[in-house]
Amino acid sequence: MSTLMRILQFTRSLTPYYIGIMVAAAVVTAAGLSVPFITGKATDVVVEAVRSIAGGEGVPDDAIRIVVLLSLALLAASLVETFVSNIGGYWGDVMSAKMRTILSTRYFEKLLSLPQRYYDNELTGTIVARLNRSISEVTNFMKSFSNMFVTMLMTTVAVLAISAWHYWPLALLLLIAYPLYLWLTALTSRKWQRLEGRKNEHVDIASGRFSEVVGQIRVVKSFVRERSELQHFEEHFDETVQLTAEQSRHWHLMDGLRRGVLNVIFFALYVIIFVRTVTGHFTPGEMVMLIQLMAMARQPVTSLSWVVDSAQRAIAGSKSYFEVMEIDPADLDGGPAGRATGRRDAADIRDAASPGAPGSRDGGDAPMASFRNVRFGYDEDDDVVSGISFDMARGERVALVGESGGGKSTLINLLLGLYSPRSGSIEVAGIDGDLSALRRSIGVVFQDPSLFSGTIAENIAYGRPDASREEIEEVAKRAAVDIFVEKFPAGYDTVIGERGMKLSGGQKQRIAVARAMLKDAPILVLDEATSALDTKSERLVQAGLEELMRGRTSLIIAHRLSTIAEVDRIITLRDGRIDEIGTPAELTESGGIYAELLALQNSTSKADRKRLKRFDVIG
Ligand SMILES: Nc1ncnc2c1ncn2[C@@H]1O[C@H](COP(=O)(O)OP(=O)(O)OP(=O)(O)O)[C@@H](O)[C@H]1O
Repeated sequence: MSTLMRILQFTRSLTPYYIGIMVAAAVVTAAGLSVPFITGKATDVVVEAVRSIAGGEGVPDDAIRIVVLLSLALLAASLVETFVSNIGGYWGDVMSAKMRTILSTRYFEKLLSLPQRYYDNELTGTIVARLNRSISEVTNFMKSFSNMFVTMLMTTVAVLAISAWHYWPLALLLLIAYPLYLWLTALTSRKWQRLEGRKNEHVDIASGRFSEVVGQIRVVKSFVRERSELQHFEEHFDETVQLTAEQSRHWHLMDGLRRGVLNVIFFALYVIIFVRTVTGHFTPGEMVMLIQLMAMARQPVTSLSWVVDSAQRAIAGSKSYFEVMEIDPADLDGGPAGRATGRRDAADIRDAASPGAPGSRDGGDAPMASFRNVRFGYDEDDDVVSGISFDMARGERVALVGESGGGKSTLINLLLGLYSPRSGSIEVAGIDGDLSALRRSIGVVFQDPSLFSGTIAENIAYGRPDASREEIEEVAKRAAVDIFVEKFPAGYDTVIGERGMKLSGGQKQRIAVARAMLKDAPILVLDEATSALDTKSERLVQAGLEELMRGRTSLIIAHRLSTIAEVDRIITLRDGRIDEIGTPAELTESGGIYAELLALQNSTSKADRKRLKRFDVIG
């Protein structure tokens, strides 16, 4: 029930539509309810006329006029029904579209606000499947509920009142039928929902895999895994068939029972009506009217099971939707703890970043970023990094060096505020708590360029959608994007496919560099690509990165010894802790990890090459 309340609360703004649909349904029901009275009255007039003709008195005076008028009343009732039900249908369609918009945008908004940790444990396809299911089930329910609720209520009240007026035992029998049917329906609900939940889980798993497979189709094909992926997909859907069979068996068994009970009650009702007509208590017209009313009395009962059915689906279908909506980001990630407070926005930092620039407020001596005794792990118990303390001065280039899996990317994730440290703090030029301001002040070039479908220009301007074409082309030149763009007929308006599929690795990386350049953030985070670009392409990417780093505070995960040699300071990591910090010259002499890497680069021994590989470093 609480789910239904939540649905109503969620879609409060649609109340005028619910009311409109209900009013339309009320008019349609009223028109429908007038039909038994009209046909009952017509029956009495016809029976009277037949009697009069049989008695040799001929056709009664106004019998023809009355039956024609009654037929016109029937026509009016059906015209009203036709017209108003179409208006109600129109409102229903608009309501569904609005509901889709509300549910989808609020879900997307919520997802965008959730921390990285949430995405670590979810599959894209699952997220999408959940959204689609919730939308269709909730919309169906709200449509059928607002359409049927008033009809059910009005019909029930009218049928009960009219039958009580004519003969109270009829009303009594109906009063027994309704709650009994409702109770039997409710009995089926719990098991049905449990099975529906399990079916949904299977669909979600299959959908999650589906989108992963489609997104990485090249890998699937090259490992010839099409068959097994298909089989995995099919297995989950086969499970839903089994579960549906069980669910449906249960539902129809109970439905048989419910309807059987209902049939017996209606049998009693018909017997009463017929017997009372032949004994002269009801006129033939009253009998016709009551029989039609009884037929209408079945409607609320069957509608009820339809409403219960769609309510069940809505409850089961939207369960995981509302679970997501109720996630408190702080529960997932402990909130922005570990970030000291301070109020400066990206523009201030940008000013502060360029030494001597107007607006530089704290003398330019304060570090641009500081890690203070930071400890962090992804899982409950294990720490991935601990005791991390270092400062980055303005304009300084710092390289992180460590074994693969040693926590370099983790430190970058922490700097970007994608996760919160377990203890210790990270401060970025005084910003804290305000994650948007923090991220606005950091430009990132990930190892995987992570482009979006759309045009090259749109991708470059991703961080600054208001950038002019001149600005886009200017950074494109600096990042050597222009060289290949000139060869495309559509130039910067070339559409690059999902994640930039239609471009080469080097081209994608250059766009990613241009994108970071245009963002023009004072701090730069760089995960140097290890992918074997051809030398020319690599040189171009490298030149772009050099250009990008100029004048910025940069934290680099370096995979080339040549890059490492050119930074201001190197931080080496060992077992999640800082091993050494120093200039390249200092660390060359210290005998630590960097010195070892330098020694290894010229070695041709297999063991040494292997060791280099563990650091993901190329000479
Ligand atoms: N999202 C995550 N959830 C759980 N564990 C993770 C997650 N990301 C990384 N890890 C784990 O944290 C450890 C450090 O990973 P990290 O990506 O920081 O290493 P790295 O030094 O950047 O490695 P590489 O140079 O290979 O990219 C690894 O053991 C990894 O398995």
